[in-house]
Amino acid sequence: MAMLEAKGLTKRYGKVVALDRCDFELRAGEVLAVIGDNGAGKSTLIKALSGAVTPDAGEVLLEGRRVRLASPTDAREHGIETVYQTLAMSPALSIADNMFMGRELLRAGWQGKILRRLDKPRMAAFARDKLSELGLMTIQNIDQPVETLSGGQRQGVAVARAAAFGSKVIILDEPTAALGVKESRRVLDLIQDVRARGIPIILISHNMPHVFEVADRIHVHRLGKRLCVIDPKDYTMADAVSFMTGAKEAPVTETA
Ligand SMILES: Nc1ncnc2c1ncn2[C@@H]1O[C@H](COP(=O)(O)OP(=O)(O)OP(=O)(O)O)[C@@H](O)[C@H]1O
Repeated sequence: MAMLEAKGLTKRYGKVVALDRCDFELRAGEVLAVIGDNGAGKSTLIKALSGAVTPDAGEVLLEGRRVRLASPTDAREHGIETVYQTLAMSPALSIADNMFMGRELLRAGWQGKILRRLDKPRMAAFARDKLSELGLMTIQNIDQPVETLSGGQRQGVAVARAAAFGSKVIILDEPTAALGVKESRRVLDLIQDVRARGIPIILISHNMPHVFEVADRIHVHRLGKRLCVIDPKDYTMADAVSFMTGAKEAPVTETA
């Protein structure tokens, strides 16, 4: 079953056609990698699926129903969470505060009042639960500022935040790009943990070993559209790169 689907997405920037009648399909429970050369249109596709860009044409379907994602808030309300490379965190705020940024829990009885009071204990407990569910409780202190965490731990908090609120789909944009070997390992394990919890993931990455390790299927993007979808078990990394760059003819797949 398709969890998130797009048909005929087109987005132009002046004369540049960033998306050219692009199709897309994320199935329930899978990790789908999106690969493509620089400028192929991957970011634009992801922005269209996360409400950050409004396509000129085409449609997006969530669980078979057409949805209008007019803003990132719209996408989040539909259960689509995106973790951008920049992570969008406030370094000086605590882990718990960062997990709740924009959706803070208020103390009972204070909802809608002018004087709002944050329910800090409940937020801290929730953050601790979510991090430990994902095996991230090596982070001892939920009140420590995010700026004291390593790059991998920050990525972990961002993914945990997405998993905690993204009930349907998580989009990860180059989650290992800035990380060392050990830190990347933890993020790849985390991706597998999130999948095991039944949440499908879209992974945009230039790192072929990482893609081949965790992806169930690979969407190859070229010149603004989906060129093919391959099973990493059937192809080598060199094959994937050749399809992406046009050096080798891509296989015809039933979904392409
Ligand atoms: N806001 C914008 N204004 C003008 N052109 C844009 C804009 N965003 C993207 N483009 C153009 O659209 C095309 C696709 O860009 P996009 O960023 O989606 O590619 P990408 O596959 O994500 O590339 P990369 O791997 O380098 O991040 C490029 O030619 C790019 O220059």
